Amino acid sequence: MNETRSGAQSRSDKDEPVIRVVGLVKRYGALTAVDDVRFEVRRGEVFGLLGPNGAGKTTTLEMMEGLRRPDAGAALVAGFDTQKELKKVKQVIGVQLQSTSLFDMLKVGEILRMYASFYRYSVPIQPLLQDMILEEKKNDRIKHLSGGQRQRLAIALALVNDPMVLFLDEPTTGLDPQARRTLWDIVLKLKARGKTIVLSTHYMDEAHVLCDRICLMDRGKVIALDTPDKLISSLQSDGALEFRLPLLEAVPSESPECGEALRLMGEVSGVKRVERNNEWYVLYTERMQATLTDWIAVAGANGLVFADLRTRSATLEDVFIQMTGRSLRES
Ligand SMILES: Nc1ncnc2c1ncn2[C@@H]1O[C@H](COP(=O)(O)OP(=O)(O)OP(=O)(O)O)[C@@H](O)[C@H]1O
Repeated sequence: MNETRSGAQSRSDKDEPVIRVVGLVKRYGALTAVDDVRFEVRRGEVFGLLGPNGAGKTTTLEMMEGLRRPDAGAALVAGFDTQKELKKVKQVIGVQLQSTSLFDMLKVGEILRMYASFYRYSVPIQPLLQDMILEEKKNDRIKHLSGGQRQRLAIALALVNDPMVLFLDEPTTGLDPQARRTLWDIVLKLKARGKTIVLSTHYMDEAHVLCDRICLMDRGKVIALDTPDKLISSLQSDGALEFRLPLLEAVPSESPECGEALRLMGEVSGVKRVERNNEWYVLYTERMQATLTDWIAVAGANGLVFADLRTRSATLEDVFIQMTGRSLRES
């Protein structure tokens, strides 16, 4: 891929944020899909919007791309207002939409050349095909591509004008694990070459691997914004001890029996918080060894028979659960 030439087009200084999102609001009837969202994206970072389905990620992205009109607020990309200066914004951004409908009968090379013809400046096609691992598919019709290849083609199309900022809306949804990892490598490669990337995802592992900073969204609002590590360390517990209690599996959390078990768990050494997630109990701790030994003793002394005991590090999913009481998946 060539050196970016979009820097010269920017109205912003080098240290200025590349994107400013200032109080964006979008309403659909009674629903406020995006509710006073504000953040800044720095030059060269991968910035993630992470949240469950319906959190407002796509609507926020589309307002940043100038594709959707906000009811209030503004988005500025490279200093250009996406509502008032859309032509200039289009010159500095590349957009991969959640579902790109491509012309099935065209060949990969043909569609890339067609997109390139829309711009005054475009990057050479051959290196772009190589970067997206599509070189061998150059003469294949789009209808014969796999899901991962289609996504990579959609990204290639978004890169054809060598944009300063690349927007990726849920780039790996529906892909198999191998195809997801290939796409992650591509995103990291683009970042290493200095692209600013804004992506949305509902996969916390993806956000953790790819993003320098994550804007956690829920029900249209920003609920946290920081680096993945700082978001996790805000939990004040770096580990989680999980197990099932088969004898209490059918017993609701509100019952006295279950309430007593939850109280005992809360008093286990080092435990900061206790969650019940269907049949799983989760003890969040910052002192795993002490918690593990004490829990085994407490369970033994109180006749709590546990199964499938396991330990793990805290994740962004835990951050989301702490802030909303729901998991990213079930929201
Ligand atoms: N054109 C529309 N008309 C009415 N409601 C809409 C429209 N577009 C989005 N919504 C609603 O706005 C909310 C936010 O949707 P949005 O697509 O931005 O969420 P998301 O976080 O991107 O989720 P997903 O991953 O499912 O796309 C949802 O409740 C959605 O149903």
